[in-house]
Amino acid sequence: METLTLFMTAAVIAGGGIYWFVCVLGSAEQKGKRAADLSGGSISAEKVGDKYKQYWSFFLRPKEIEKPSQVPDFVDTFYNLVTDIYEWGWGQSFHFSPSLPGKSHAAATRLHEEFAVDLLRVGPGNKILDIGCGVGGPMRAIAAKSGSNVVGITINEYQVGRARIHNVKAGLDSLCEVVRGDFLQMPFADGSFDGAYSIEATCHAPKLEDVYGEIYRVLKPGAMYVSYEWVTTGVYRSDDPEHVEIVHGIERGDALPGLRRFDEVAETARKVGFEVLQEKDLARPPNGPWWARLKMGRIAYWRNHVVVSVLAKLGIAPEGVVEVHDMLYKTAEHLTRGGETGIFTPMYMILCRKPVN
Ligand SMILES: C=C(CC[C@@H](C)[C@H]1CC[C@H]2C3=CC[C@H]4[C@H](C)[C@@H](O)CC[C@]4(C)[C@H]3CC[C@]12C)C(C)C
Ligand SMILES: C[S@@+](CC[C@H](N)C(=O)[O-])C[C@H]1O[C@@H](n2cnc3c(N)ncnc32)[C@H](O)[C@@H]1O
Repeated sequence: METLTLFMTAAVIAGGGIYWFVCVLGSAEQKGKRAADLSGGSISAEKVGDKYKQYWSFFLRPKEIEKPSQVPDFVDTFYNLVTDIYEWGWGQSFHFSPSLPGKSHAAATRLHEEFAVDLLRVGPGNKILDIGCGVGGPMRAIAAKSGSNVVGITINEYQVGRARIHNVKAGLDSLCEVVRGDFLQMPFADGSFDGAYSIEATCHAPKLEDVYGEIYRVLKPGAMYVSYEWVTTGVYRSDDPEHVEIVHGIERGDALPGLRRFDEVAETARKVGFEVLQEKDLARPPNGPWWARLKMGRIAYWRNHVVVSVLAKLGIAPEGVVEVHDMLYKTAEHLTRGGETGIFTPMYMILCRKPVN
């Protein structure tokens, strides 16, 4: 009897421990995506490993990509592979923000998003465009803050579904709409938006000019556009092997066809016809380091690696998810080094206006 009681107690404790590790701890951000629900987005479970291999061979040497026209398809594959892990381990906003003393990550993220919409000077009744909207974290914050109608576009069908679910849950589906499409050829009429923003998304375009040209086309004259761009800073040296290694690491782990220099951003905006009102690296002091959150997550990453490996072994998560998770772990290292060396910023802000005439 005593042995049975001991056995039962041990079983309950072990079961509770596993539940806590996977479902409570495993859901790092408590945002509705549990470790046990990790998937390969729109890719069927048995194809996740192969798709990851294809992705990896395509972006291994991004500067040498021969067919820029294939980039959106591979970016789509990338987001099938990473969207659930991002939501599980980061939250619904797929971007960085400066750390702010005394503020949580969630509060700092929200302020970074609201800062963007404040610059657009829009309000209720206006229609604004979110270029590369992810699962809509920024869209919901921006709709709630400004009262504007927000239309988001993403290349990834799986994200469209996730964003719509979150919009309904947040009670914001009357203000927020999501469409699947390519931001290089948007399914919107000329002059149809009162404002536009992109948060850490246009870095996926092989040529910035192509996406900025499209944004210019769909804006009304006088409308504003704000973007947070991933770029190398003036500190980056292409003849420094360490700098080059960091940048390659960022490009491969984040589906980038080639990072641009900070000074190309305003130049390109002007080239397509915008007036440039402001440009600023929001990563610079007094703003706190955006990479602090990545560094603080190291223990959580190890725990996540264990959770993902166990779930894959049990056949609950697709096999390839372990490789995808490892890739993200490596890119987190490269991003952190990019921040610490000062050669890279994910928040080079540009504010533009489409001239009235
Ligand atoms: C703008 C882009 C994405 C930016 C960030 C949202 C993501 C960049 C790197 C991602 C992550 C790295 C490590 C992962 C960790 C190993 C895992 O356990 C939990 C999720 C991570 C923290 C993940 C979360 C999202 C990022 C920070 C790009 C693609 C243009
Ligand atoms: C890093 S996520 C940022 C998402 C969102 N802005 C946020 O901050 O949460 C980049 C987004 O750009 C989208 N994207 C990349 N290339 C695209 C393309 N060619 N057309 C449309 N969306 C694209 C991805 O699908 C993804 O939603």
